[in-house]
Amino acid sequence: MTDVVKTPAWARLEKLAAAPRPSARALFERDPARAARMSLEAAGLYLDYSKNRITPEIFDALLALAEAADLERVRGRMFAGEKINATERRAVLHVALRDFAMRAYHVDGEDVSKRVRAEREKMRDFTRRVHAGELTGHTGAPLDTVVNIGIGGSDLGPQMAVEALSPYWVRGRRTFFVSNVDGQHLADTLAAVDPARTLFIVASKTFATQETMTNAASARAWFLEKGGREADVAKHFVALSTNERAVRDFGIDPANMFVFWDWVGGRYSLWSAIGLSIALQVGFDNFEKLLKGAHAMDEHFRAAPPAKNMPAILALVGIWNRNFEGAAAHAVLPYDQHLHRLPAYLQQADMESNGKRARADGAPAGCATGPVIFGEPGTNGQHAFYQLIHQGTDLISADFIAPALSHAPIGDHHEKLLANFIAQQEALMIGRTEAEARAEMLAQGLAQKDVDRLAPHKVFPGGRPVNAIVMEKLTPETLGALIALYEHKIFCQGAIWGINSFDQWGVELGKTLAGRVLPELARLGEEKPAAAGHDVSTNALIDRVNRIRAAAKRERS
Ligand SMILES: O=P(O)(O)OC[C@H]1O[C@](O)(CO)[C@@H](O)[C@@H]1O
Repeated sequence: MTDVVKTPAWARLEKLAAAPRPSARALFERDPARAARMSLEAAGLYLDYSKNRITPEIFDALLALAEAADLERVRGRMFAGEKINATERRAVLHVALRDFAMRAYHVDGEDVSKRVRAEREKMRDFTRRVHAGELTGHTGAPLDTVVNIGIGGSDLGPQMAVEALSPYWVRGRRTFFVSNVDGQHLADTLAAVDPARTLFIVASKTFATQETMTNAASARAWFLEKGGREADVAKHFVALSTNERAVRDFGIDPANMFVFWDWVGGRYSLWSAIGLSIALQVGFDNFEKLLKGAHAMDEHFRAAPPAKNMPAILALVGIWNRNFEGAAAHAVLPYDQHLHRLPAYLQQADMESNGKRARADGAPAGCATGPVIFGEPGTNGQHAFYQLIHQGTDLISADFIAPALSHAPIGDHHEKLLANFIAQQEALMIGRTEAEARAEMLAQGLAQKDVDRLAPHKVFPGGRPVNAIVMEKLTPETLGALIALYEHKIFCQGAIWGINSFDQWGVELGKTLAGRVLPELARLGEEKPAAAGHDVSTNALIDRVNRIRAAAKRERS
């Protein structure tokens, strides 16, 4: 496979990065057509990437890089169902879950699209029956509350989408998400729900994840404690998984199971049965609209050449900022309160996909790969960490995301929100020179000595790379398109860096060691011998919590 850092395109980009370059401000002054040239529309989204410090030569070199990495061919391999997740020997076909063009998708010679459609119909029917009151709890009460028990991709996607689509919630329905193995998360949730009206959705691709299995077992025990009988469990517990045997072993009847397949990555799974909590909370039609929005982005991504392809451009611009400008962190800044979980969702989507140091062929990655993703909704982030983005010593790139219309048009809130959305990007790009800072302070009537004192603090370097993503309104369709945009951006970056974006070996070691530590931890009141099998810091930590836990019981008794 191509080692991208050894290609002439990479060398050219390094040269362009080292050469003197106009400031972002100057790029705009010299080229009035810059914004029109460096923006595009697709699937209801508008992307403006002109506020990156990218010249036409750099953009051409980035396109050459995509060509050198054979991006279009790798894209074709994904859509064709080839096993591009080589370490796990799996195809990557989340696009098949939302293909409304009736295409066939083959995995090991089988057209999986029929199974996809059948499972979707099963979800539609289940959602209808719950909403119609045909499926009730064991007392005959409606199942108007959902507790989704899952973690990572079995939690973040559905939770983000349910929150994002709150204007579409079916009246009277509530959905809770329990992910953390911290018992507090489950306890707080159970305190807020009525067992007779609650449907527990146990969402786990593997059905082996410690957190989810622990939470599900405790939820089941709570349900039985609260008056449910064993025979009632079937009415209150459903499973979403690829692992039928484990579902049965757990005690959930496979008839109450919605399946998906190993070619759906956990962090790419909200389009599958994992989206059941979304369908129940917003209605199946809206869930399907979410899928259709993603499909519209897939169609664009599948067909458009890299120079006019929104996910590919976002990826290339990101590679420029990461590899040639040195931005180790990337902020996701949604100016929409409903998207408050988008940064958390993208942390998994991006960092679990592209936080890799070995290439797909096992050779070390010769360049920096996925950046740190973080973010908060605007304008909250402005009053928290924007200081560092504006004036800190590290370069940080950012995506600003906003709908032009609000679902809550109260007074002039949305105009104020949008003013901030636009002005922050402008400020990050143009910055403020010392001469400008001085002139402003003098115009405000400050004494010369104060101007001298404050001038260094009032300088903004500018040239902070930002993208703007604008949609008319946050709807199921535009949300679907937005998520698919990021999924494909992540794919393109992984393909160019030559890494496998679809495995996650980095989560293994901590899990294995936690399995070793667990039996060394004292139950309340239990005396344990001093820990000895680890480094001295780890031994000391085990001993410290063990001492506290042993003493806690003694005090109580
Ligand atoms: O759906 P599962 O199998 O419970 O896995 C949950 C999450 O755990 C991981 O495997 C590791 O964090 C994620 O990739 C996945 O989304």
